[in-house]
Amino acid sequence: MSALWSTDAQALDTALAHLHAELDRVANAPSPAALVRLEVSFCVTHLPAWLNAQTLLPRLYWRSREAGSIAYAAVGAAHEVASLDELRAALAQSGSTASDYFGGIAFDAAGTAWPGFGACRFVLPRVVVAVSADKTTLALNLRFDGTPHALEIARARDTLAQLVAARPLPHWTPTAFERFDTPDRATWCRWVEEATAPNALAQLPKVVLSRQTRLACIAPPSPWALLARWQARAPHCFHLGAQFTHEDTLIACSPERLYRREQRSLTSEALAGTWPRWVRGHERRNTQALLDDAKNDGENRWVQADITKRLSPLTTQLDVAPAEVVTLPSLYHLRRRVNATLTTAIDDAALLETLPPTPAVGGVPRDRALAFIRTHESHARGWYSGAFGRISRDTSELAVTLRSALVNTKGICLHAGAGIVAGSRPEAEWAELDHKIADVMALLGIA
Ligand SMILES: C=C(O[C@H]1C=CC=C(C(=O)O)[C@@H]1O)C(=O)O
Repeated sequence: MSALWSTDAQALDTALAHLHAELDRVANAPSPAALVRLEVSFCVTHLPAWLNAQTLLPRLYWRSREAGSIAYAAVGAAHEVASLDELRAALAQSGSTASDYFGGIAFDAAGTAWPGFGACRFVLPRVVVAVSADKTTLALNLRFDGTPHALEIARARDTLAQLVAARPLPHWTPTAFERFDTPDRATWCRWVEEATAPNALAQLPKVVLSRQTRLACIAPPSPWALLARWQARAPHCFHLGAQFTHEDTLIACSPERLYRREQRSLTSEALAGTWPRWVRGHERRNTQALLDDAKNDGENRWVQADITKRLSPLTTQLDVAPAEVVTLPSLYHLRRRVNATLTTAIDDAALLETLPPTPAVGGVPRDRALAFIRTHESHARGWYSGAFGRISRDTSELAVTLRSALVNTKGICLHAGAGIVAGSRPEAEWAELDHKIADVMALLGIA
């Protein structure tokens, strides 16, 4: 192993020595705060490689899409919640201690859950490594909520004992995959015809239908190695990963923000409307064509109108910016940004109860769209098209969980959806699903 990686081992030894000394101090304190966060300076050569080397569960990864954002990798749990009410209570208890919960929610709480993920799961990690442009830290969280102090400290020491230094990611080897689409093309085309019949559109003007593409193989790649390669191709996307069991790991490089909250200031967006990026070098012509396209503009406006309607009662001010085009490696999207100021009573749990699923992934009206999706789609969407991110008392940010891969020992499941509105053509929408998985398929060596 190179000298670079041996620095990681030294940094871990130093960090552990500091943290054990800090734990001695906490153990001897007369009455520690309900939540204690110990932080030391750290060094990692490569964050996904550090996560890949760990054996503790859960393993979580999060990086916002803004340039200069902090990348977080986390292992173990000091606390977990399985509902938005529990999340609200946990954040209220955290007081002034900076505590970041990482996790997500499913697309449809009433739908079939992915094993281990559930409908809602947020974790206050036991250990969080945070990498920013100017520093790397390792933080240890302790939560003394009804737990005997000595037990919580012993659990923290146990986690520290299981941390290992980063090692290079496994060598990337080409793998042969067998592909299975659910629904198949013929069924998809029937669904789109059904959804675009005039009397169907009168009841349900937009529904986002999705497909699961299962790529079966003998030896799937490490999800963290795949995420590392994927994020290099999608630098302007949210990068996320979650592993709760030894079986399944979700990774995603999503272009879509559900919301970002800084105190009372909120930014959200309508991201909908898609154009393939076939021919490079004609960017201006292509982006203008997308801006001028009535069908795509309509798809986007349904989302913007729904976000505006749902946020209005929660906000004191709300603005919508003009449509713009987001350019990704394989496609373009239409986006309208929404800026708002929240009323004081609104917290993250309230936002998560209200905003998702937006019509970028569900439809309009929401209830009819969910009913259509439940009766047609046989695959479990699980956390695909749900939301994932970081939540704290002062600042929070969640992405819509799109462009995702669920990796397990039998292969990889990719999910992609397309908004079906008046003017949608079955074959074109099927092709759009392929464009939405094109980046990860290319990484996997599948044309
Ligand atoms: C549902 C997905 O994309 C959404 C986000 C952007 C554009 C979309 C569209 O044009 O249909 C979708 O609303 C997906 O990628 O699986």
